This record gives sequence, C-alpha cells and structure tokens, in this order.
Amino acid sequence: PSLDLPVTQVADVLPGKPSVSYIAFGSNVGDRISNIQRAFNLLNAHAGVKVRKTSSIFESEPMYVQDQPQFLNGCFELETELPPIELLRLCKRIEYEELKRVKEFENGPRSIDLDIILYKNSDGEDVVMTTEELIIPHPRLIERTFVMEPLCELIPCTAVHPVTAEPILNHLNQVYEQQRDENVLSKIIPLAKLNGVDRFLKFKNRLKKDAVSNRLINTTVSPTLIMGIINTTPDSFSDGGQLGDDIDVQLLKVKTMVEDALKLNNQVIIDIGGCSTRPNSGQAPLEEELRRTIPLIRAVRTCDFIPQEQVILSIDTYRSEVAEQAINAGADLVNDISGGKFDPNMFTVLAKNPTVAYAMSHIRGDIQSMNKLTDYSCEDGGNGENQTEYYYGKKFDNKEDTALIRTMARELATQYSKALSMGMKTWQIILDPGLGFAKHANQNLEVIRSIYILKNYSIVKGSEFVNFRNKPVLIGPSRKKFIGHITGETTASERDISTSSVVTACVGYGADIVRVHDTANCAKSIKIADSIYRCSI
Ligand SMILES: Nc1nc2ncc(COP(=O)(O)O)nc2c(=O)[nH]1
Ligand SMILES: Nc1nc2ncc(COP(=O)(O)O)nc2c(=O)[nH]1
Repeated sequence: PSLDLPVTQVADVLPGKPSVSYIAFGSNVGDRISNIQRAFNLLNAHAGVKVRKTSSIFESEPMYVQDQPQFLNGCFELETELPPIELLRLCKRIEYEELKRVKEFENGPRSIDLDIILYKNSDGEDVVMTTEELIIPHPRLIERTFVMEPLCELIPCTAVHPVTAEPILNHLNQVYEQQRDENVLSKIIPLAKLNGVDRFLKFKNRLKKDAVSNRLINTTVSPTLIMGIINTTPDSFSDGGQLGDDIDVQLLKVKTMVEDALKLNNQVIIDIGGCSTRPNSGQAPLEEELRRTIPLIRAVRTCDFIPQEQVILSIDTYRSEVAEQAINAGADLVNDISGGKFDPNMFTVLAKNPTVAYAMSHIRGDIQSMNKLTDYSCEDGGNGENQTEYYYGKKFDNKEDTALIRTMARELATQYSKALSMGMKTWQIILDPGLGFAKHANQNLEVIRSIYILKNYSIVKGSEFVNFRNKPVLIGPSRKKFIGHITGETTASERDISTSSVVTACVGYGADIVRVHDTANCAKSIKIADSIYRCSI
C-alpha cells in the first residue's frame, strides 16, 4: 500500500554540510556481486557522494513477480551534497548507462536497482516529498524485509519512519509477524569465485513465533558450518607436531577432514594455522609461519582430489603479511584471534579484498598477558561516555547478568567500527567471542550461554552506532582447558568426546560456525544439534 504522502518543500541542501541518504540496492541478473560492487564504486566515484557504510548482503525471494532469479539486496549509507532529484538522476545513470539495466517489465529482473529510501538534509531533518519523479521515503519501504532488514543494520533501532513516526524496526517486525516464507532472508558472505562459480557462506535467520509466548525469536534456520583445524605447528596445545612438515601427510589429513565433514553438510571450512596461540606460548617468527602455511594452502587449492567448490580455506593468523600471502595463495577467510589488534595493517589487507571473509575474535592484551585481564565488570568502558545498549531493539534491563557479554560486545564493536572506517565491508565480518582468550573457565561457559545475545546486540554511542544484527558467530571450544576443568581430562587430545557435547550447546545458543579438531565426531553432533535446534534435517 503506497502511503499518500503530503507534498512538502524539499529542505535545501546547505552547501558544505552534506546530507545523509540510504540507498537500497537489488540485483538478480548477471554477476550480482560484481554489479553491487560496481554500483558502490560508481556512487563513491561521484564528487558529491561518499558511501560511508554498507549493510550485509541478503539473498531474497522475488517479491512481486515470482518467476525470476533470486535477488541480492542490501543498503548503502551515503553522505551527499546532491539534492534528492540530482541523487536520483545519478542512480538512474548508474543503473541504465553504466550497468546497462534493461527494464523488461514492472518488478522484473534487473542488473541493478538503486532506490532512495530515506534522505536527511544537512540539519538531520528527514525530507518528505512526493513528485512524479521521486517519492521519499520510498513508498514500499515498510512492506519489504529485503530493504528494512539491511537498513536496520545501519540506523539506530530507535530510528522512526518520517511519515508513520513508528520505529522502522517495528515495521520490520510487523512484516515478520505475518510469518510468510518469502519474507525470510539469507545473509550471505560473498567469497572469491572458483572456476567462474559464485561461492557464498550463507546464514538464514528467521523471526519465529515462540510456541508459548508468541514472541518473535530470532532463530538460525541454516545448517551450522564446521571449521576443521589443521595446526601445522610443532607445539600447538592440543595436537602439536602430529602433522609434521610433510605436505603429503598434511594433504591426506585435509582430505579425511573434508570427507568426514561433507558426509553431513555440503560445505566445510578448513582452518590452517602455523603459529600456536595457546596461553603463554612462544610466537613463531614470520618466516616460519609463512613456511608452515602458504605452501599447504597452495597445495590444497590446487589438489584435484579435494572438491574445491565445497571447501572454504581459512588462514588462522594475526599477521597481515601472512594473511595477504595466504589470500594470494587461495585462502577465502582470514581467521584473526586478535580481532585486528596485533597488526595495524590487517584491516587494510581485508579492505583490499572485499570477497575475503574475516573472523574477528574478541581478546584483551596479548598471548602472554590475556589470562590476567578477565575483569568485565566495568560498565562504561571506563570512559563514562553516553552510550545505550540494546538487545534486539530493547534496552538491557538486567545489566548485572549481562555485564560479561555486553562488555565483550562493546570491545568488539570498537574493533568493528575501526575495521569499517578502514574500508572493510560489513558483509566480510564474522564475530568470534574468543573462548579462552582473556576469559577464565566459568566465563567461557557464560560466553557460550550468551551467543544469542551477541547476535542481537547493538550500541548507540553519541553519533556512532554499531549493530551486530545478522552477524554470523564463529566459536572455538575444541579441546580447551575449560572442558578439562569440568571433566578432569588433563591432556587436550583426550577431550574430543567432551568437545562434541560442548558443540551441541554452542549450536543450541546460536553459533553459526564451530571450530573443531575432531571433524568426524563433531560433524555428527552438529547434525544432531541442527535437527533439534534448527529443524533443518
Ligand atoms: N526480493 C526482491 N524482490 C523485488 N521485487 C521487485 C523489485 C522492484 O523494486 P522497485 O519497485 O523498487 O523497482 N525489487 C525487488 C528486490 O529488490 N528484491
Ligand atoms: N576463530 C578462532 N580461532 C582460534 N584459533 C586458535 C585457537 C586456539 O586453539 P588451537 O591452538 O587449538 O587452535 N582458538 C581459536 C578460537 O577460539 N577462535
């Protein structure tokens, strides 16, 4: 239903004080990811436009005309000196002249669609206008999850629709209340093409009504991904030295891991690490870490007895040099236990590779000092600035019980903002609460119980706003000391059975990816857990 909007005078764009506009993008023809990236670059290339933020990318069912390919949708947040009509004309030029959009019929397939959703002038006032050429806010905004879901990643959860004066998050929930399958979106992480084939990590969440309370619960409904650990270090705490330096032995281990995982899923992540990060361990020099990892990544990527399309290759490193060489050797994902804190160039390397995923872990201090930094009681991060934290749009009531996860989330949000400010894209980032990194045994258990809180956390700090909505969560419990602390298993390699129980709990609390040594058994516990908690057999 289009809103019968009043025609109002468009507030002037004051020179030198940019306006802010939110542009929804959609593509379902051609190379969708490259169309989106080109639209981003073409908007950014215009002197009067700066794209400040991107939302996640979502795969969505065609809304009005069903028999056409699925769309990839999302939103850009941009600063602009252009008045609304000029901005519209720039979008049309990019659609039709640059990206050769052909409009076959209304709501039909398109290489790219750029719609102005909202426009705030230099004074932060929402512009409301209705002309033949342009209606702002977009008249079909409040019926579209593929617009509101990404938009709600970029605006504070309290932001209201300029005409209905209701929070946009409420409009989104109202559409989800209808519980229609076509409104369910899959968040995707685009990866580098392989043999011209698009590859994604895909995470599907839906707001399901709780059977008793009827409340909407954010539920993951896609299969949990397994990340198999290949430690090529002689001293890793749990399986140090087993693999040695022989590439053929390592390749066989990878092959076995992949086969075990693909019996029960159609995708597997292999995480190759060349530098142990167990507490107080000595750190291998850069050259040694490169020698242990890069040849193996190259060997896995070029090996013909491994199903390349289904294997996502990850490098476990906190060094940007190792990350860069691993990406050039074929790695799809950089798994950084330091969340970018140990190497100032890490975010720059990832910003140059927008189709490489990045697992950002929470940590404090460094490998030597982290286990002394486990006090999470400080509420305001010690700097007292005015900040408000939300769980899925509602302020946290019980602050005592959530101090640990909120403080960790605040610290992750600082790194996340820094990553985006250095040019990384929202869609690249996976969060990891960092079990065993600056957390003692009981805190690790509480972190597992709080995964679902992290996935629905947002914080407004002054004009800054960070939203972890839809962020996939990776977690690494495998063989760690906190398990031995409970079971009395003193050596790491005897903790696989216990680990597979912990894996089930991690899935139950919302983990999207689980990092394990024993892929054969953990693949089974993940499959059981998905059947119980995700109803995805
Ligand atoms: N899933 C999905 N369905 C769609 N259906 C129609 C239009 C046409 O939108 P318009 O009215 O803004 O041209 N765009 C989409 C879209 O972007 N995603
Ligand atoms: N993303 C992520 N990566 C990690 N890498 C190493 C270790 C330390 O364990 P290991 O020495 O067994 O690899 N733990 C994690 C973790 O918890 N999360």
